[in-house]
Formats: sequence, structure tokens, C-alpha cells
Amino acid sequence: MPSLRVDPPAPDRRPAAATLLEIGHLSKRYGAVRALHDLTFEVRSGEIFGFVGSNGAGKTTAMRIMLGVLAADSGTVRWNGAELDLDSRRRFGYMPEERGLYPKMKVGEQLRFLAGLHGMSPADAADAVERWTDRLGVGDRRNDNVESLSLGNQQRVQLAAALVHDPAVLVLDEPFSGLDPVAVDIMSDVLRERADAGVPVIFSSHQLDLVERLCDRVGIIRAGRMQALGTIDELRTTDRLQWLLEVEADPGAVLTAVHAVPGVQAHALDERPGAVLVELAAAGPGAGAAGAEQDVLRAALAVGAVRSFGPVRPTLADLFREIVSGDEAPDAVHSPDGSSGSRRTTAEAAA
Ligand SMILES: Nc1ncnc2c1ncn2[C@@H]1O[C@H](COP(=O)(O)OP(=O)(O)OP(=O)(O)O)[C@@H](O)[C@H]1O
Repeated sequence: MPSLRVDPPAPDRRPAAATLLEIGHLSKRYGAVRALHDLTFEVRSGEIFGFVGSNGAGKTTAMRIMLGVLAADSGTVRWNGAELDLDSRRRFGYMPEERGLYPKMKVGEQLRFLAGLHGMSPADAADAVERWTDRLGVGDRRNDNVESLSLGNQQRVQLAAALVHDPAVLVLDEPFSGLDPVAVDIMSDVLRERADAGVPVIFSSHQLDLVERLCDRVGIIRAGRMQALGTIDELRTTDRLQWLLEVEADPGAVLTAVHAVPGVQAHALDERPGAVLVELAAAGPGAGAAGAEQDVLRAALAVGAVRSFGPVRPTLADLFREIVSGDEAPDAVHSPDGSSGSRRTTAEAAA
């Protein structure tokens, strides 16, 4: 059941931008487990891309392949039109799921060391470490061993490690997990700021409200395949047009009146007494439902005063549930014919 949000379409924040990171037809097996199957998507300059999927869907595998810490069985990862090599990967900032900090090393020392590995001079590294640890709220912990920090603060340090060399691409595996709300806000601001500076940002997350709020585009992956890809707004535009209707009248009478409109389904909402969810067929070639909402409104007005009547669109969490519902065990081997199909937005399909 879609939640009852009636939102105006979100503004498209995407600048007209070049595709910087292209993930093309990646496939990967671990023995009998098919972790990725022909996974293709792109992340554009200045865009925050949210990578979502159930546990075991293949997100970490895809991110590791992007970073070159894991080899794909087939497929390519291109940056700025060229296949990635060691040099270009040094320009990436990566926050691995397994969090690779040295527990017994001091925060500042460790970050300066990592910045040096990315080719920064000691002076530049020291400046950047000071700037990022201050920004991420762990400036006063620079002289403490990593293991003495709370897990959330270690995560802030891990983000500093991904950012310290001013990366041209950011790939972050579950950067928000375990963060307190203040740290979530800081992390969100930093990602938006980096994207606004032209950096393609990709992160995985199970926090769908956050993904919905923060990301310009989203990919929903299921069992190693991309199932839905597009802006939040595009993904929320479904074939089923649902409207929420509230009338000052007996709900049974409202339902009867609405059902009398040809091609319209309706049912009462348990969680919102008196409200009726009206489902119109999609307007489009052959659907013949354009203007059906006017017929519904007229029918409703005939039984009582209409308190509200407006379109309802699914949240990202609704879409996600719809896509992964009936999921088989994530570790299963999948049929080679791609029978699960893939939902791409019109814009993506045309691209
Ligand atoms: N080293 C490995 N050896 C064998 N199987 C693996 C290995 N790493 C991952 N897998 C399997 O590959 C599939 C994809 O795993 P992956 O970690 O990429 O998923 P994920 O989407 O990141 O999951 P989560 O949200 O739980 O982190 C899963 O079925 C997983 O069990």
C-alpha cells in the first residue's frame, strides 16, 4: 500500500552534465552464486547516485569492482570515457563497507599517511587532514588512536579518509549506517557540496528516506540486476495513477459512487478512516483514462462535500518493497534468461 504523501514533483536538480563514471554490463560470480548480472548504469558529473538493494543484492560487489579491488568476470568500468587504470583509481575516494582503518594508529597520522599514498605533499596532507577532521567533527580526536573512538566517530574518520585527497569521484559503501542524526546531516552536506563541485558521488544505503531526500538519481538492484533506474521523480511516476479522496459522507456511499465511474477502482483506507484510495488506469494510448479524475470528482460531489482530492505517488520505500517483494533468497543462482525483467524509466530507456 503506498503511503499517503501528496507531493508536488521535486525539482530536477541535475545540471546538464557529462557522464563521468560508466558501469557497463558487469557480471560476477562467486562459485555458484551469481552476484552481478549484466549490471549497467552511469553516474554523471555533479550527481549523487543512490545505490539501493536488499542484503546480498550485489552493491558491495559492484563498488569493489569500480575501485579495482575485485575483478569482474566481464564488463567494464569507464571514467571520462577511458577504462580505469591504477592512476585514475588513485583519484577516487572510497569508503569500503569493511572500514579499513588501522585501529592502533592515531587519527591524524593515519589520514596524513593515506593522503600521502594518493600523492599529496606532507604540507598539503596536513592542511587537508586538519580541514576535514574539523569539518567532520573529529578535529579534537586527531591525536587519539582510532580504536578509542566510538564507531560513529570512526566512521567520520573513514569519510575523512575518502575525502582527504580531494577525489574526483566518490564511492561510498553504506556511509550513513550507524551515524547519529547530526553526523547524518554533516555527511549529507558534504556529499551535496562535493557533487555541486562536479564530483560524481555514488553511495549505497538501506536508509531509503535519506536516499530519497539526497539523491539526484537512484538505482534499485535486485539479485545482481538493475531493476529500476532514474530520478526519484521518474521512479515515482508509476503506471497506476492513485488519488486520495476524502468526502464528508458515508464511506460506503462514496465507494459506490466512485465505482460507478468506468475503469476506476477504489477502496477504503484502514489507516485513514473516511479516506478512499482511487486507482485510475494510466492515461496513454489505449488507456482512455485521461480526465477520469474529473468524473470521480463529479461522482464524489454528488454524495457530499469533498474535503480533499489529490494524486498520491509512491515513496521510494514503496517502490523498493514492490521491486523486492517475493524476493528469492539473495544467494540463489538466477535463471539465465533474465526473466525478472527490469523497470527503467522512459528517460533511461531512450538514452
Ligand atoms: N567473497 C565472497 N565469496 C562468496 N560469495 C560472496 C562473496 N562476497 C559476496 N558474496 C555473495 O555475493 C552476493 C552479493 O553480495 P554483496 O556483498 O555484493 O551484496 P550487498 O548488496 O552489498 O549486500 P549488503 O546490503 O548486505 O551489504 C551475495 O549473495 C553474497 O553472499
